[in-house]
Amino acid sequence: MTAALIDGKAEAGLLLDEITHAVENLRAKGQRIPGLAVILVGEDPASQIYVRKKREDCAQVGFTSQAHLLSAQTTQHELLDLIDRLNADDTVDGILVQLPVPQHIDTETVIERISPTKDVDGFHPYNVGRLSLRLPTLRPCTPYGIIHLLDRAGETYKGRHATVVGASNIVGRPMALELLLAGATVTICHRFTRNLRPYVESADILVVGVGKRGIVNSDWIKPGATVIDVGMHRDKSGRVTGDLEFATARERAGKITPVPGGVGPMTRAMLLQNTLSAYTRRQRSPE
Ligand SMILES: NC(=O)C1=CN([C@@H]2O[C@H](COP(=O)(O)OP(=O)(O)OC[C@H]3O[C@@H](n4cnc5c(N)ncnc54)[C@H](OP(=O)(O)O)[C@@H]3O)[C@@H](O)[C@H]2O)C=CC1
Ligand SMILES: Nc1nc(=O)c2c([nH]1)NC[C@@H]1CN(c3ccc(C(=O)N[C@@H](CCC(=O)O)C(=O)O)cc3)C=[N+]21
Repeated sequence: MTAALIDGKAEAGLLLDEITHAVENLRAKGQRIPGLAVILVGEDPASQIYVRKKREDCAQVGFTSQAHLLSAQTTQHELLDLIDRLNADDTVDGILVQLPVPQHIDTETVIERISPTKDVDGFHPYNVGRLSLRLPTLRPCTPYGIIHLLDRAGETYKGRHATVVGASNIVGRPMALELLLAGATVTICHRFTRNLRPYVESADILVVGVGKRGIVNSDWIKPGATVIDVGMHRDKSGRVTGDLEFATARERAGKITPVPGGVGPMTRAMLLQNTLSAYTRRQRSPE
């Protein structure tokens, strides 16, 4: 069997078109335009590329955007001050601090400083708590995007076994929660899991987000399973690949996301979707 491709780039494009329309409607009605602020601390080249792409996405749909490119020596105090200013800025609906931040800055303190109403990453404890209670909230972009892709691919969850490999705050843990809320029976594998194989073999839906190539052997994939590869690796020539060996995984899976062109573009689209949701909620009930 050769798996059908889940085309994240195309799905993201559709979502961006919808958001563009929504912005055109706001403009026609003379209303304020949604705005995103992105903060990058330090000069990591990969992070610089992402921040640029996020601003290009904003321009494409017609959002306003601001980029705050801070030196690696920025103190935590200075960063928190900037977040306070953006929290109070009525033209800003979403605030994203690109991770990772330098060692001398505490990630959790930074995330908690962002107003939960502007937390378009969905990382604030308030929003994580709301998600776990199944309350409407800003949801972490990568898992939210994956659920969107799965839904669009006709996936069902009830009575199905989903295995998530990786348990980070950004990817694995919220992914497992989303799948649980959707009705799947969920297994989470992580650093201390002794033998991944049986959990992978029994997965109807497999999500791999570890950041290590070859952690999951494609031969373990259940024939016909739906496979989502979140991992991202860039080699010296600039070629981007996932955690899985794509060609062999595709031979066994029923549906599969490619890298590039799978989860990544969808993550960025969900950031815009969250910014629009944050805007809509703030228009209804400004703080
Ligand atoms: N396309 C996209 O939109 C995105 C892609 N990514 C990519 O996804 C990958 C993961 O990112 P992220 O979650 O931020 O990375 P982290 O390093 O934060 O998390 C990796 C997770 O994998 C777990 N892990 C480590 N070793 C093993 C192992 N041997 N077996 C099973 N689990 C293991 C870690 O466990 P522990 O918690 O114990 O350390 C951790 O939970 C990266 O390649 C990243 O580039 C990330 C975000 C978005
Ligand atoms: N606060 C915060 N929020 C994040 O959401 C966040 C973050 N920090 N830090 C880094 C990770 C990583 N991440 C990606 C987003 C898009 C692609 C993406 O668009 N990938 C494309 C392009 C790949 C390429 O660069 O050629 C693809 O897979 O097709 C990848 C990775 C978001 N992250």
